[in-house]
Amino acid sequence: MPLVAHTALPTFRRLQEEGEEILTPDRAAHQSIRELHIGLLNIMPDAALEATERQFFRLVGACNQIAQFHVHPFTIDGLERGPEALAHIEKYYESFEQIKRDGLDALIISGANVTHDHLQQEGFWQPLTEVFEWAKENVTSVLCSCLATHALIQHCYGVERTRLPAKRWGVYSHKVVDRSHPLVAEINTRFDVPHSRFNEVFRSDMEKHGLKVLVASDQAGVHLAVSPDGFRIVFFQGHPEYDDISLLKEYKREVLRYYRAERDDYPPYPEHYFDEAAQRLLAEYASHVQAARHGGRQLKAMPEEQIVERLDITWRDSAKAVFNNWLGKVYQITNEDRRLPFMDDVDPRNPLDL
Ligand SMILES: CC(C)(COP(=O)(O)OP(=O)(O)OC[C@H]1O[C@@H](n2cnc3c(N)ncnc32)[C@H](O)[C@@H]1OP(=O)(O)O)[C@@H](O)C(=O)NCCC(=O)NCCSC(=O)CCC(=O)O
Ligand SMILES: N[C@@H](CCO)C(=O)O
Repeated sequence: MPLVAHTALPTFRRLQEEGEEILTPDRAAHQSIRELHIGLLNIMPDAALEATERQFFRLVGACNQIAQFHVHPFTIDGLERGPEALAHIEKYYESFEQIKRDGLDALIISGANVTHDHLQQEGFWQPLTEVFEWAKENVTSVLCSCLATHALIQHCYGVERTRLPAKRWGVYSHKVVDRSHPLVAEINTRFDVPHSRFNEVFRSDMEKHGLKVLVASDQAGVHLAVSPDGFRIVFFQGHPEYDDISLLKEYKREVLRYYRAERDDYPPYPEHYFDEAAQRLLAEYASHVQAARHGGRQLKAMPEEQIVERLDITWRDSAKAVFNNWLGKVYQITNEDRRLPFMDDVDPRNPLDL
């Protein structure tokens, strides 16, 4: 929550010049204090559906302990779902119709599993663009994760993602590119973010279309960029919401696919993720898996618990800091009526007055 400049102390002006949000006493007195409503469009596959809920709910909840947040999960058609996930959605999720009726201040769109060469061939493409077209007019800011980022960059700017020669998979060091932007103001200038994707939209393509790149990695590419207006669409290519175990779960899935001969090569480790001791345990396990596959023998379980003990989470604090900046800015400019995106004096073409 922002500071109020309740005296003439020069420090207020100095902090403001450095990017800190400072309210004048008059602005503070007239601010309409209310809860924020954030939609979570969850399009992750069944096995990760509830983990994804927990991850984004946690980031929203943990980023700011003072404001109150209502998170509204919903989903769209065109995704393959089993009976359990369908029952969960039926029981706990809101419909898009309901979301549209009540309005949102902010919207998060999760990543998803890729199954086709081109995103417009995915069953969820049309429903996803419908949600986006509504959000563009009615929601203060939309934050997209990974595949949602690729889909909306294609939809809005006509740039197709590029298939990478090898999956970008691991935990990578990133640097803040534009320290003055309010989304990354006052946070660490170098921090980790996990990535897990077969595709990429490159920095040059983003910049060609006026997107502003805010956080990037030499090894992993762009993590964070915003739409040309500076705020209305926030693009994540990485997964700062991931738990410590998420990449391990994906690695285990790939090892099991190898054992079942669904892939020919033994999966590589996600980069910069397992320490030496974990790698020793996993190398031993790999010998067992290879022998079991070729000898037609039963597979022993991966020593997951021993590995989990050795995993560090080196990205969560920065993830919370970015979310806190994002939701703080949404709060400052969103209308008191949650169905309207902006207060009357906010310019939708430059909502942060940058
Ligand atoms: C890898 C799996 C299949 C693992 O799920 P499983 O059910 O097999 O796991 P399990 O070992 O049986 O363990 C089940 C327990 O782990 C939890 N669990 C499962 N997946 C988790 C995850 N990713 N992070 C944290 N916890 C997780 C479950 O909630 C459950 O917890 P409890 O027992 O406590 O309930 C799943 O996580 C998954 O589908 N992940 C991939 C998601 C994905 O497709 N991401 C792509 C986004 S990236 C993107 O957008 C792609 C774009 C591109 O490629 O270009
Ligand atoms: N943007 C509003 C808060 C949400 O009602 C204000 O600053 O008054």
